[in-house]
Amino acid sequence: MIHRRLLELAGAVPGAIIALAACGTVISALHVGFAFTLAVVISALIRGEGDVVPAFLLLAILTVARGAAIWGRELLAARIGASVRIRLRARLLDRLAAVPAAERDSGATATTVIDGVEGLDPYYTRYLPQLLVVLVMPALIVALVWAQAPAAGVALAVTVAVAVCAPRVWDARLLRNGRARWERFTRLSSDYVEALQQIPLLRAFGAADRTAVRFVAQAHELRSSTMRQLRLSLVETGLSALAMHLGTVLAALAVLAAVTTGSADTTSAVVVLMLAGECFRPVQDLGTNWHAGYLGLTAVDGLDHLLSTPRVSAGNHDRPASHGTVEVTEVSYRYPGARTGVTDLSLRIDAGETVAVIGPSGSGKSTLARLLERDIDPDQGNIRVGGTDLRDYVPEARCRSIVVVPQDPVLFAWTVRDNLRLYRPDATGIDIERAARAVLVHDVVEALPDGYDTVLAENGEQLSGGQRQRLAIARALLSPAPVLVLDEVTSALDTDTERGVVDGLATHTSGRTVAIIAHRETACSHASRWIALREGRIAETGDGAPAGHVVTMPESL
Ligand SMILES: Nc1ncnc2c1ncn2[C@@H]1O[C@H](COP(=O)(O)OP(=O)(O)OP(=O)(O)O)[C@@H](O)[C@H]1O
Repeated sequence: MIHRRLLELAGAVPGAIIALAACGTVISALHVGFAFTLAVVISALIRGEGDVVPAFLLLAILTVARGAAIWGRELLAARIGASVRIRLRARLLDRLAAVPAAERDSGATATTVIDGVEGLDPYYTRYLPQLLVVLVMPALIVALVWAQAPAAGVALAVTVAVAVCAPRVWDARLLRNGRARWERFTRLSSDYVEALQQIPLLRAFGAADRTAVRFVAQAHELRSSTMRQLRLSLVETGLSALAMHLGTVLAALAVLAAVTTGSADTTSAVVVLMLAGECFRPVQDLGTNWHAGYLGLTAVDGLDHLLSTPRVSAGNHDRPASHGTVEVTEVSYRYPGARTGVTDLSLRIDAGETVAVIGPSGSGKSTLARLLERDIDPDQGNIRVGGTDLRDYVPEARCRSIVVVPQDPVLFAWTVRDNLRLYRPDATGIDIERAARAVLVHDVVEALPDGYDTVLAENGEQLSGGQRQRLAIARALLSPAPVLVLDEVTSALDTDTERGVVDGLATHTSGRTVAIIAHRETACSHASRWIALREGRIAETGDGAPAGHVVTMPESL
């Protein structure tokens, strides 16, 4: 089956597929040459005439040549397969960067990027080249057989056509079922990754058994749909095999009849018997390669979905902002398929200002942070940092202009030092320690087995939520960006530690623009102005730090 979308996805591989098909044709031709020579040798031995030594020599040469051709094809297939996978994965990862963080499903994505792409390899490097071999070789062999015994040629031609075409009747159904199976497989992988990450939580709430039962049901469904596929596939393979055996038998009967009537000799009979088997070899290989490449076909939806994510447009402004003015002008954003987001937001934060952004849960504060980070782009309006539209920056310059610390920051399984250096790789030990001290995390790091050289577990799992938050703030402090956006970054701290961190921040961010998104009065104590959001709009603004009742009970605004 030729899948147009899959051909498009692979990009520039037609040349490679033709090269592999040429190798396959040479191998098949060597098989035919071998069979033909062997038939001549057998016939000579039966008749007891002629010198068979040169023919044996030829058989040896053909065997070596066939081995070399198979080796060459395998080498080429491995190279082409690797290059297709690398190219496709690069495209997928490029698009993955455009998927907003909240919409990334790590389990499903990993399955598509790893298993899906892996499954495509045999489709491109085995199935498609073999399809071309099937178009050429059986027809040539039928012609050779026809020359020896026309009736045998007809029998082979008809049965080859049946063996190739009959399974195509089931292709559409096989593909449809395959896609459903792939969806189940992706769902299971995704749920499995999620459950694996949350095992302690599931256990703590006694949900481990319930989850296991759900997995068993999902696995059972996957098994059933796989078995349905296999059954269908077996019928298809069985029919094809039946046609092939029938073809060989009919060709043999036809040539024997010809020998009996005197219209063919013994040599022709042996040649036809040997070639009949070779005629079906490419068709048989096609069937095997179809099953190997079939997984790729079923993964096409997942691949397509990721690849159809619009690419993040980037401008060519490669100089970071020289000042920290932030201008949000008539910005609206709606989450896909939802009616929520932010509406008609306009605000200006002057360079060096510290502004508190407050509002009840769901009022749009984090959405504003995500817009400032360019995790999402406004549907309308624009955001300028340092006088330049965020969309005009090249990514590196944008990251050196504005840094957003999210509510749940990511730490990498690197050393603490390398994590802190993320935005400023040339930060010295003194710079790092100063930033860590500013947000009261230096002592925490010193208490780790290797201090700043301690390698963190995945996402810093050996640290508390508050310690992770403070490391993320220290990392942002080290960045050269003139604008910092802190989205509830002290939410996991006790009030005293929060006060210390906020004071440290105020000292170490002087001259920089800071937007503090918070639910607590302490976090906003150094703000020179506040902006309250409600239902995605600016509801009220005020000078100085927001009073406690405004921060904690903004619904009453
Ligand atoms: N990925 C998403 N898809 C659809 N809707 C979303 C998504 N993220 C947020 N929303 C919705 O957008 C609105 C604004 O959410 P946002 O996270 O910005 O609020 P918030 O003020 O930061 O809330 P909180 O203080 O609880 O963090 C909410 O109604 C929320 O349900």
